[in-house]
Amino acid sequence: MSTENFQFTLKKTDGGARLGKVSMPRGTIRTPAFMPVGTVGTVKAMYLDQVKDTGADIILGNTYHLMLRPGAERVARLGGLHKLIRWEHPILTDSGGFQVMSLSGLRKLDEKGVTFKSHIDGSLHHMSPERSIEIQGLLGSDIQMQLDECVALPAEPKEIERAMELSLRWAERCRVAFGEQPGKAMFGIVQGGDQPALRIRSAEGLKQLDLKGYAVGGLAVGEPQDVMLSMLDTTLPVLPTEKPRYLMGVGTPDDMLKSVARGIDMFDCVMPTRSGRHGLAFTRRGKVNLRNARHAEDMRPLDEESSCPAARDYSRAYLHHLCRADEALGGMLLSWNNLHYYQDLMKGIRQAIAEGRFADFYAETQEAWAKGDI
Ligand SMILES: Cc1ccc(CCc2c3nc[nH]c3cc3c(=O)[nH]c(N)nc23)cc1
Repeated sequence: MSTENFQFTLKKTDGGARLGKVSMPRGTIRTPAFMPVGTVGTVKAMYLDQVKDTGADIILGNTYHLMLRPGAERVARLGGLHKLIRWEHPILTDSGGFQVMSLSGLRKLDEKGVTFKSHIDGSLHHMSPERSIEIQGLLGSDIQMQLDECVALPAEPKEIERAMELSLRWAERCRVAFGEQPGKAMFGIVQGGDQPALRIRSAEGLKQLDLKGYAVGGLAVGEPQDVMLSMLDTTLPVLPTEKPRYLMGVGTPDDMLKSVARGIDMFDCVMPTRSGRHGLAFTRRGKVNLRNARHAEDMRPLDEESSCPAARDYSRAYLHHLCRADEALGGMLLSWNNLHYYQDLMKGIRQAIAEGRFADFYAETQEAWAKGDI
């Protein structure tokens, strides 16, 4: 059943863990949710029907890449991203600033926005907070992120403060540019690095804008896990409980379990797809590096109990061979396995919260990983 609005429903809590759903016109997102990263209009090495079948309710689109190629106005002329890529469910797009800082050459950042050269053809581009929201609108994005400045850690507190305050001012400009778009949402992004006081100021500042959701940014940028978790302990109590929280760029299965326990509802990470293309499989019993020679004659599947054909029907020996031969099918099968495992983990988390046994699920899952893959 679709709704004409954007509505988050908190269904149950179990300690700090939250079970919920985000209802939007294009569909419902069951939370805690993992959102596969679809960088340039595709989740790499996957068909989107397959991505849906793994259990994904929403995918991510990348403003930075799509504005450079095929171009935001062109995507709009072609009917929008959903129609172009044939994904009629929700899409969340990042604002592009993070990708500019990590991918493009010659970049300048000032009050007006970011100026950068395309990593594709060297052409010059300027993106203001207003233009970022305009681009996300042209793409047809359902959940749009504010333009922000994410500083890599470690960083000087003064630098973190400058970027956090700039991001707050940009959040307000994005909120004005976004206006009122029923059925769509704009999320603010909490910054503040590894500085608790700055995190609190950022979250408090965003709350004044009455946003439909809040992302925790500025993390998963090289800091140790305990620093990331400690920033969640500082930030999450400040954010409204009736709005979804999205931890950007996170993470490993262990990161997600520990972040769900603190009250995160939505995740994204390139880990399952990128590591799948490099021969790494995520399973219920931990990670398996299929490039390792020990798999060369092992005719067992990755997980005989999985409902994912890539995990259940293909031998490790064959996967090993494909990875060693750098065959496309190797990356395709491991991306499929990994995304399916990530969605199975989120499904297990949601069921455990629903039954009030998240702590047991957390312990059992970590124990299975620790036992390792026999
Ligand atoms: C398609 C797509 C790819 C990637 C992302 C998230 C990218 C990402 C981060 N990834 C790791 N840490 C991150 C921090 C931030 C951040 O502070 N701000 C923004 N806007 N994005 C981040 C969103 C969409």
